[in-house]
Amino acid sequence: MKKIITSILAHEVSAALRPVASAPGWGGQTGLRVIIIFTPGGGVPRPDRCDRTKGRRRRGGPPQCLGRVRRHGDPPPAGGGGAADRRPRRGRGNREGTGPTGPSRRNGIGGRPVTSVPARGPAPAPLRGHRPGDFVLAAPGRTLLARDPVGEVVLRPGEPEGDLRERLAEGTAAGAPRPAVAVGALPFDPGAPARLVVPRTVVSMPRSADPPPPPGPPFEVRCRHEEPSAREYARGVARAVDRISRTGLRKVVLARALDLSLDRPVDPGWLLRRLAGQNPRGYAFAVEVPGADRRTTLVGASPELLVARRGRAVRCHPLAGSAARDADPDVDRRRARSLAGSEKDRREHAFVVAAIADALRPLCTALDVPARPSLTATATMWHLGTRITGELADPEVSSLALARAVHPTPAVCGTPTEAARQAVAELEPFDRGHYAGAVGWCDAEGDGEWAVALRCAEVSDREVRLFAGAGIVADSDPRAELAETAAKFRTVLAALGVEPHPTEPPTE
Ligand SMILES: C=C(O[C@@H]1C=C(C(=O)O)C=C[C@H]1O)C(=O)O
Repeated sequence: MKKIITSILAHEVSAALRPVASAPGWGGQTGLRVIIIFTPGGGVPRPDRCDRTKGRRRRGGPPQCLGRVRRHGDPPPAGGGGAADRRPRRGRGNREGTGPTGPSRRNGIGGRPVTSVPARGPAPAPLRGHRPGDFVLAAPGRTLLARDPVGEVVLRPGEPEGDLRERLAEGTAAGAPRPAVAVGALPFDPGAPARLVVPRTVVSMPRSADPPPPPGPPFEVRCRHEEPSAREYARGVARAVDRISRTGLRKVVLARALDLSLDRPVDPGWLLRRLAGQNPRGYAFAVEVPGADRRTTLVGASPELLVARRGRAVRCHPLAGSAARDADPDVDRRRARSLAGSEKDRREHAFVVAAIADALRPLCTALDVPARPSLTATATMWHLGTRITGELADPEVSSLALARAVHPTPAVCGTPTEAARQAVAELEPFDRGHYAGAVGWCDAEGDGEWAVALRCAEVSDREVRLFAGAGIVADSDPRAELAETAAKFRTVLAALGVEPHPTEPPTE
C-alpha cells in the first residue's frame, strides 16, 4: 500500500514538475553508472550510558559518564515524541501548502520550487510527515522533504560537485522529479568524502507556522557527559589565544559536544518540529548521517545561510559575534546593543565576511557586501550578520559548487583556513562529523540552498550528542567563550525540554 501511494505521489510530482525544464548544460551525460541507494544503519538499542563518544567519533581516551543522573519533573517543557504528537491531524487540510486550493508554486527563499505536490490527494507535510530516513530542510520561506533515494552523489576533495550531474541525470531516468535534486549534509572536514542522495519523492511547500508540538512527558537524563569538560574547553581557548598571539593564526572556532543518554528514544521528527516551531525564522533540518552502528539523524535549527543560488543570484548570510539572549527585555536589549558595538565581535565577524567575499568575487560579476553587520536574533542568541548578494558570472556553477567554495568559513573554522583547521584538529578532542558542515540541496539546474549545520544534535535512539562552538580571537576570554557554547546548547536543550546544566567555572 505504502509503495502504491509513493509511486502515485512520485508520478504526480513528476507531472507537476514537467513545466520546470532543465537548463541547457545540465544532465544528459554519457557513460553513466548508477550508484547504490543510500541505506542507513539499523536501529540497535543502546545501553543506558553516554556511549556516543565510543569508537571513531572520539579522538581522546575512553568514554566516561561524568554527569550525574538527573530527573526533570518540574515545570519546564520536556518530553519526546509520544504517540499523540505523531498522530497526523485530520480533517482540516494541511497547513504546509496542501489545502483546498492546492499547493503554492511561489518560489521559496532558497530558489525556485524543486518540485510541487498534487493539488488533490495526500502528500506528506514536510515537517509533520517526517519519517525515519527522510531529509527535511525547513528554510525561512519553504520546507523541503525528500525520501526514497534512487542514487547517491559522491563528493571528493578537489571536485567542486563530484559526479552530481551524472547522478541527477540517472535519478531522473530512475523516476526522480525534474529537475532532479541532490540532498544531504556535507561534513565539516572538507578533506572527508561527502555523500548526497538523489531522492525520488520530493515535496517543497511554503513553510508552515505551526507552533512546536507539545513536549510530552519529561525525559529523564540518565547520563550527561561533556567533551571536552568545561574546564578543558576553557584551557583550549587559552591555548588558542596563545597560538593567535604567537603565530599567523587570527581566529579559530573551538567547539564542545554534550552527550545525553535519555530514558527513552527521541523521535527525530518530533525534535525537528519542536526546533522548527521554536525557531520559525531560521533553518530547521533533519538528515541521516553515518552512525557508528545504528541509525543517526542530525537534527538542528541553524540561523546561518552558507549560500543559496537561484539562477545567477547568489546569497549568503554569515554570522559571527554572539551574545546570549535574556528573558528580561531590558537586559536582552542591552546585550544586543553591546554586541553591536563590540570591537572584538566586529573583528571576529569581519574575518568571515572577508573570506566569503574573497571566495565569491572570482565567481561573480557583481558582489554586494554591506560595510557593517546587523543584528540577527534566534530564540536563544543574538548574532552579528551580513547579507551578501552577488550575480554569478557562470550559471554552470551550482549551489553545491558554491557551498564547497566557501566552506569552511571562518564562522565555523577560523582564519587563515589551513592554520585554523590544524588548530581545530589539535585542540578539539572529538570528530565534528557533519556538525559545522552544511545541510542543503542542489537541483539539476544548479539552484539550491545550504544552511550551516549548527545548533544541532546527532540523535540515535536514546543517545543525543549536541554540539556548540565559539570563535576565538586575540582578546577572547575563556569564560565568556565557554558561556557562549553553553548558551548555544540551549537551542536543542529547549526543544528537548532538558534543562541546561550549570556550566562549571574554569579554574584559570
Ligand atoms: C560555531 C557555532 O556558531 C558560529 C559561531 C558564531 C560565533 O562565534 O559568534 C556565531 C554563529 C555561528 O557562525 C555554533 O553555533 O556552534
